[in-house]
Amino acid sequence: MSATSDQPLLQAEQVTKVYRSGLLEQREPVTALKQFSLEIHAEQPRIVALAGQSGSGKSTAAQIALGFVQPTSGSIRYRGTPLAKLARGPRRQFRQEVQAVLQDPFTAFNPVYRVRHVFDVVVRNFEIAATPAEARRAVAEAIEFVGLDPARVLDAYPHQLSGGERQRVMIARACLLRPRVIVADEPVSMVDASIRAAILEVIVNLRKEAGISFLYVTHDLSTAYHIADELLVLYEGETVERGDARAVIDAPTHEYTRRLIDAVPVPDPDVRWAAAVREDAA
Ligand SMILES: Nc1ncnc2c1ncn2[C@@H]1O[C@H](COP(=O)(O)OP(=O)(O)OP(=O)(O)O)[C@@H](O)[C@H]1O
Repeated sequence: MSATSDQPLLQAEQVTKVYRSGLLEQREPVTALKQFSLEIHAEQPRIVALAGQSGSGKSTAAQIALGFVQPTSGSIRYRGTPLAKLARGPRRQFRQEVQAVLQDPFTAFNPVYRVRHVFDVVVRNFEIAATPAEARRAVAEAIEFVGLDPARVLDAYPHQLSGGERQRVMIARACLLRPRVIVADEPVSMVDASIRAAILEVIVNLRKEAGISFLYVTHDLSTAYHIADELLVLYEGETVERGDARAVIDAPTHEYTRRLIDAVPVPDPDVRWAAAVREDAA
């Protein structure tokens, strides 16, 4: 099928992933993801949360959407073409339009280089700007957008930034590529509550102002409630629930979703969590 503009930007169709052990291992195959489907359309930017407990298959779905892991069956299509069949040009476009922001940003940095290096690599490898001055301006704008000071951040070494600042740098790096989708795998699980709110706000603003969609992987339903448009709940690799994020959390139909909601801590155990969050958000 040829790629046309009315095709979804990114589409997972009945994706199943079975991890088999290597020749020397004697483990049973693990079905990490079962018949997983999802569509993200360029003209309708959305934050899609993928929630579930540890081992439910969230990261596998994210890695498959990024083309890092091959599905056992089913397919991932980018603008209508299966990833495996993308020619060189469209593959490059996919690499630019679909970006990753992962859980532990420290591993994405080379500790020997200043943070500037992360951006230099992007500017060198992709056509970000026509002139070096324009590129510098684009880098500064991206860093300012995530609420950081470009002068300080660019000259710092990765260890001189906090975890939350490193995470925001990685979001700025992704933004510099003008992506249409960012796959964010537990982007706030390693930062404290106040920084978490700031990063989630950046995500919401990027959806609103830059039209970037997010596949937001989380084990934390309260953040999904606050920022997601759509919520998919995974249980043992299966999508047990999907729909409008707030509607799903307010009225879960699956027992597992109810258990996930009950697992979210609330200051007063007599107050139902979803009601508490609603009051919070009002
Ligand atoms: N490379 C791999 N080889 C073998 N099994 C794997 C591999 N990656 C994941 N798995 C298994 O697949 C299942 C789903 O894992 P996955 O990492 O996708 O879940 P998750 O929901 O993201 O979990 P977490 O929140 O702990 O990251 C687990 O049982 C896991 O052990």
